[in-house]
Amino acid sequence: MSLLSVLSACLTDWPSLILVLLIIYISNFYYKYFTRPNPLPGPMPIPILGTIHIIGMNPLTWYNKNKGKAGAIWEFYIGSERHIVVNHVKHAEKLCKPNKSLFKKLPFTTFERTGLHNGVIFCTDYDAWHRRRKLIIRALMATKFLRGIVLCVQNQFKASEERWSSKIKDGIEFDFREWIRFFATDLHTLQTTKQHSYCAALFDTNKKLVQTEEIKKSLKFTNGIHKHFLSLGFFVLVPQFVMDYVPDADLLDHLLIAHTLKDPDSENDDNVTPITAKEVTVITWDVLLASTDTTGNSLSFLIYYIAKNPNVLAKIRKEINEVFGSDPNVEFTLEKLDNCHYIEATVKETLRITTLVPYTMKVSDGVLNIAGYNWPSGTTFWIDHQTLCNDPDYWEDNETFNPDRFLSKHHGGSSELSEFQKISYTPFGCGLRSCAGKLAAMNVLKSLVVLFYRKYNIELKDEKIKYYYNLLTQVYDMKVKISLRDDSL
Ligand code: HEM
Repeated sequence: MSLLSVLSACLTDWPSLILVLLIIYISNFYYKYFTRPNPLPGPMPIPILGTIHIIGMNPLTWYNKNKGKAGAIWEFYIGSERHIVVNHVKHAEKLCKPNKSLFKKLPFTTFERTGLHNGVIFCTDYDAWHRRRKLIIRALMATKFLRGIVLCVQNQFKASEERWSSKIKDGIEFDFREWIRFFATDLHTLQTTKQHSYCAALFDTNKKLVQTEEIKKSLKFTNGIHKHFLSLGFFVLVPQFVMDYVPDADLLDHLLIAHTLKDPDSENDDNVTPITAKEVTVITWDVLLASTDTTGNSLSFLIYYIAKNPNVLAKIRKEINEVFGSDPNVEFTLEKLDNCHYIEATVKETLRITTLVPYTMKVSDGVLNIAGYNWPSGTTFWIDHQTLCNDPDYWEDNETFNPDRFLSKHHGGSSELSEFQKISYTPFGCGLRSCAGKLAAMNVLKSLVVLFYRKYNIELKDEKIKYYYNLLTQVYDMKVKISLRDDSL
């Protein structure tokens, strides 16, 4: 009897259909409870699909509905692949420590077919990753790079202000999330490759700017980055201008001269392989990919929480006045920005209350004891950063937006973070693969808070912020009205 005839018999014959459903149910039960050690709470998997039909792309949705049942550790299945979700600091602590045996973050090697493993984010070879990561950390954490990025934010912002100037008197309404998406692409493209992408100019002028081939490619590029998070097929959109570009900028300079005689930091180790052109391209792409949407979505949440908390806005403006004085156009430096402790605390609180990357994954190499179970080598763990950063047992009034919790008593805040808070505060990930651009991101966000609030009011047009999840927490349709401040600093 063929499969087709069984299926058609099932559709016409109810007892057969019920029998088939019963067999599927029993086999699922067997599959889940008798073929795997340590069964954990979680939706019931079915063969081939696993639990993807129940949790979809976002484990957080299932978890939020089943908090009571799921507890501190639960599981779901992608096909027959078992995934363990850890959302309590007691269990996550071990996973969050820098540990070579937790270097791998994906249970599959799909990216090797795309060439993306030649960069940092999707690299699956420890030695290659270690060498590249050292290089980009050296570039992204360098004071020269950070100083440059603070100035670059101001120059880009000034260009937008000039384009707004004729209409700002009556206030300008626009979709803030779209604006910052384009602004962030301009900023990070310029800072990484010294190449202008003109995306914010297009947005500010309602696409009335003459669109050269270069600008069209830029637009395609920024949309490509965004689409990457919507589908993993983004790599077809890698623009020629990034691939073809002859680099002469900070990050690229750094990568290109690394391990050559021109490298001032070279360890003169003959055994270190020089970086290849392919690696330079993929690392550049990695940095653009990792920086644009993350910064853009964070700023959107930041603007939202500040608008919802006028007391926070008042303290931000007080700090701006104290640190920068009353001139709303004065240029500032990285060193001045370092004195903005309250603004820094506001950025940190925003990233705590809504973590931009709610989950990161780690695949174990070797047996690992977590939550009292010995997990075999190759187990995939998901660290639930959103829950860790909002656990009411560790974060008092966890749902209240309160930057003071990140401000030491010395700077007028409430207290120092506890050891558990320090471990569970992981918006930039944790362990070996944590964010390489954390300092750059913090400085971009702090600079933009200063630039906006020293001179402008930002009014939200909608009561609530709209967002969805796909690897990143993505804000959409965020209408705001920007107008000049009527009170002087
Ligand atoms: C608020 C903004 C940002 C957030 C919330 C953020 C968050 C994260 C997180 C959670 C990870 C770890 C991913 C994982 O373990 O799978 C990560 C990795 C990374 N981030 Fe960021 N990021 C931000 C901005 C940036 C910026 C501005 C840059 C570069 C200029 C950057 C560069 C990177 C790179 C290169 C990695 C890969 C590190 C590795 O695999 O070794 N990020 N980021």
